[in-house]
Amino acid sequence: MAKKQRLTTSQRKDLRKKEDEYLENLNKKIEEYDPNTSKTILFKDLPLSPPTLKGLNGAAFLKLTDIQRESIPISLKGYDVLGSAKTGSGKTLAFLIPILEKLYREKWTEFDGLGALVISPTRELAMQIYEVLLKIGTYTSLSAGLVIGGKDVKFESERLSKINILIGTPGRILQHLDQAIALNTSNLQMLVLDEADRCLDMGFKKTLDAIVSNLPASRQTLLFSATQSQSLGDLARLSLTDYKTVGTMDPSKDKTDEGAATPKTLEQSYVETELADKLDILYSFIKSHLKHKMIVFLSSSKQVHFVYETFRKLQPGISLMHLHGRQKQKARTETLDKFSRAQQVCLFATDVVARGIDFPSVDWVIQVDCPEDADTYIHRVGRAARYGKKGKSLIMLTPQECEPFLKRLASKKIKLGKLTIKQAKKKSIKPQLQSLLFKDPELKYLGQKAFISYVRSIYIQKDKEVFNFESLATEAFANSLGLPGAPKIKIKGMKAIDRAKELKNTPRQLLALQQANDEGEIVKDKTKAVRTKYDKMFERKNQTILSEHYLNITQSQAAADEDEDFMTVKRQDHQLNEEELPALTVPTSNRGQKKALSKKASLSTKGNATKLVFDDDGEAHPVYELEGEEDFQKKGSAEAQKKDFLSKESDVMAEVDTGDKQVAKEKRQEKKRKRLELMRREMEMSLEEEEASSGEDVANAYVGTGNLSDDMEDEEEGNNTRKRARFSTATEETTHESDAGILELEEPETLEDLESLTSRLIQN
Ligand SMILES: Nc1ncnc2c1ncn2[C@@H]1O[C@H](COP(=O)(O)OP(=O)(O)OP(=O)(O)O)[C@@H](O)[C@H]1O
Repeated sequence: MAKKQRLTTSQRKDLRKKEDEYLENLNKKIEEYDPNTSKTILFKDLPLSPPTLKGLNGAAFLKLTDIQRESIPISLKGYDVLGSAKTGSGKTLAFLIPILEKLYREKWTEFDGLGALVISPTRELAMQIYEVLLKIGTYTSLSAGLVIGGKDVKFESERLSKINILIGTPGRILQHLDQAIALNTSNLQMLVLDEADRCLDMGFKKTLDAIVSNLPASRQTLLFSATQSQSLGDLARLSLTDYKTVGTMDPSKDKTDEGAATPKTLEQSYVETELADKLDILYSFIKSHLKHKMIVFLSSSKQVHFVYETFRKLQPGISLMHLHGRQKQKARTETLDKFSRAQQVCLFATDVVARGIDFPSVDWVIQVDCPEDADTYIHRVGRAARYGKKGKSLIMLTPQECEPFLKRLASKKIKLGKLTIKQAKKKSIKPQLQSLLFKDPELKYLGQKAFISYVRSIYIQKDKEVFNFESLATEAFANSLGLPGAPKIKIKGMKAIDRAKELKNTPRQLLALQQANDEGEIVKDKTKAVRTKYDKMFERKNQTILSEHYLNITQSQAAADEDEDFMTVKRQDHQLNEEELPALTVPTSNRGQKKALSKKASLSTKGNATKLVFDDDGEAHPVYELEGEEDFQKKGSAEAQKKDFLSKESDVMAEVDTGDKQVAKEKRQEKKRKRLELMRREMEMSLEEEEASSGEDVANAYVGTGNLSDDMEDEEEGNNTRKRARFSTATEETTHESDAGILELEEPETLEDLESLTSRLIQN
């Protein structure tokens, strides 16, 4: 690396003067620039700094798009901007270029801290903006950072102090603002909200308010989106006091087709179909478009998961991918990357990629589930036909959704062609799905989840004219997913209302009894009890999935219940005398209820219990019952009876004693036998060890004829010989010493043999 030449003071002064003059000149050009009269087509004709121009050139961005031509000069002049333009029209550069220019003109260095903040509603979009910034900002001396959920906050915050341009999702940015002292926003020059309407949507509003309250009021703010669904009042909250509107803000005011929020190069169509036929159509569509790149939108992660997993098993003949918000960030990023590079591929996705994501060359956007509104439709279809390229889209609408949703689109100047499906080409995959789900409980579980999430999504939709919960053909829909029937679902809101009603109408006493456990104790808060995976599984109702075991249990339980019924001797008199019953007063205090319902407490009020025994006829008697006087006298005098009783009892006792003695003797013998057995085994082991160490075994085992079978026989024979040598026949002497001094033993047959053997061994 060449050494930097040190400048003299006068040289430095000259340089600074030249820079100031250049900046003054640039500012003057910007002031004089009139976007209305200027016909600038190329970036190089705009009053931009050399590093930015070099960066744009390097990334092959030469010509301006419409939104860039309209908005960049205004932003350069320092106005707040409210910009809207069709999807894929180049809004990202429309806000990134002004950021670089603003910081350049402010002579921003890394020591000046955070100069610009870009907020994006999704991680994927934030990453994409960051990548574009890295491309065009290569020649600037500024630093950029990305903060999105799913990454380590500590890791991110350590790097924040040196960041000049920060891009992130609302939640994560706020988290850093709250936690990191390093993130100093007091100097912030620019705030950008990409997909501004989404950022202002419910859910993000509060976070955004909190972020904005941390920023200096003197900043410049740019808001961009392809759609503008929020009122200007919302935007004014973000201090767009002196702002300019650029782009196609209100398509309804535009009398030409140009005002439509979707690109001209996009060919849009719809198909009217029953909900239950959607997957069949989708499958047939994929099968007939194997050479295309397509995105299929579904309304929830669970549906995406289910369709991806089942279609993968059906193998339509094209590479399948899936992307949704419940996946780990790493998987999401990898899929994004792979899909961007692939040519022929089908991606099942949720709206997590509906906005802003710039996938190259998407041929088709298929919407299986109707989007929540026209704006979401616009963003979804905007993944195709980007930057002047051609693309196609197809939306499946149920007869219920069709008319009202097409009306919503028409109000945004979006017209769709109607497609009809040739019945001959339509292939039903229901039988395959049913068989897949039948064989694989995991898939069935996913199917149930998908079903539930779809039905819930319809229930919570705001636009009730489009989404009619009551008219849903749930049974047919469940069958279309391969499920044997529609799982019953709990709608949270509904349940809460029902519960409230129930609580209002149920007497407190009854509620207390309902809550009492077997011990009569009232369980205060059942929801706080720790529930295991299995508890949850067993609680799952109407779902035979993964619960075969559960069914077995419940069925056998039912059978057991029946058995019990069969075995129980039923009461004969079911008529209870009213007076027999205790007065039923239910205490109103918690303590009182608990006490009253406690078995222990109720027992304590009833005095001592009497123990009864039952005779052969089933009659109950006290344990000790006195005999009648007359019967007693009949059996002789008291003294004689006593003698007789004692002699009988002593006979019985003697008999029992003999038996006990016999048992004790057997136990002792058994113990002794075990002890001797143990000693015998130990002895054998020590002999084996001795033999092994003397090498005799080795010699026996490995002397062979060279013939394998012979050798084997010999070895077997040898082993037998060894065995025999050690345990010779019972007629021989029990033990004798061999010539080699090895103690040879005879296998003992009786306990006595063993005892004598052991004693001799010990002596030896
Ligand atoms: N001036 C340009 N010259 C060449 N290509 C451009 C230019 N501006 C943008 N593009 C390309 O056009 C595509 C769409 O740009 P961009 O993602 O910024 O669109 P967008 O308006 O933000 O879309 P969306 O509304 O979907 O977010 C990108 O691939 C981008 O590289």
